[in-house]
Amino acid sequence: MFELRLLCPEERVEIVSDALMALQALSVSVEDADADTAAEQALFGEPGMPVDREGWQRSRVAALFGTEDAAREAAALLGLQDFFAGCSVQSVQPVAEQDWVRLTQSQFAPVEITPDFWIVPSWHELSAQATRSIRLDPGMAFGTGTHPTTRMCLRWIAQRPAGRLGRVLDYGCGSGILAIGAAKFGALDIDAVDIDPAAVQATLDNAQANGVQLNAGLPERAQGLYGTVLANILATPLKVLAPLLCAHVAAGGHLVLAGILERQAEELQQAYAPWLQLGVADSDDGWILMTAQRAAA
Ligand SMILES: C[S@@+](CC[C@H](N)C(=O)[O-])C[C@H]1O[C@@H](n2cnc3c(N)ncnc32)[C@H](O)[C@@H]1O
Repeated sequence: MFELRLLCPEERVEIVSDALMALQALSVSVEDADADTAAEQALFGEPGMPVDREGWQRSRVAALFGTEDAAREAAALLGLQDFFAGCSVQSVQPVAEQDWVRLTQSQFAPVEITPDFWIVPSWHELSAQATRSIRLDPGMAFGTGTHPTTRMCLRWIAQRPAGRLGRVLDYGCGSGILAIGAAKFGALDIDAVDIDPAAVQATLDNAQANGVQLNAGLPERAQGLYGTVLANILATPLKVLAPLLCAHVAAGGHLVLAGILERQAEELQQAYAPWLQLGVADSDDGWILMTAQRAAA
């Protein structure tokens, strides 16, 4: 492939980009030509408010073409247009071929949870030491095992005495990784819920790929009492959800919360104090795992 590089003033970027697409460019990208120089002018806008300027004062516009002839022809045709005034052609350069699939896959390596429990993308072989594993590829929903909050929840699951998870609720299941992890450690009755329908679908697909049985649905699917309630969300929604999550914890059951920063431990403790006494059970890279056990009946 060949890249045609142009320099355009702010008011020409849109029309030149449209023209490049009409000239069969495979893609067009726009960058600030003054980025990281003294001439750089940042664009700011409050969320929800219109920005005062739509583009940079000078933009570098790069268009990909399948052949060098196509790139040079596009440059020549653009040069004849009135709207190209103030723009200039900088170069036509070959672009090194990349195996994009391989490049993307190389960024996702197997993740060790414990020495014998691993999260392994489908394009990797299982190592001999992985006596338990979850097969999971990156997708639309959060939860590939690379984030410390997910890893701490999985580590907690892996360290429970065999057969002690009981009925499991994964609240905010994302990819379903925690629910699948619970199934791999012997849980037989699992509900995984999320407000995002794409996460519910990802959980069902990932459960099937891992050969485990679970129920997945929107939050109202969570019903009754559970021996283990897992919720890896974030501190603010966890505080709002405190009465709801605590109401699902059976006598003798465990509540396991993640998505909490070290400095947020006390506010979480206070939010849950009317129902359960939370303590810090693990920490990883500034994040903490907080757990509580309801007294046995
Ligand atoms: C950080 S991800 C955790 C995913 C997975 N459980 C893990 O541990 O990797 C949080 C998930 O919670 C979901 N979520 C956020 N707020 C929620 C709420 N109020 N009720 C249910 N799910 C919620 C999000 O859609 C997201 O999929």
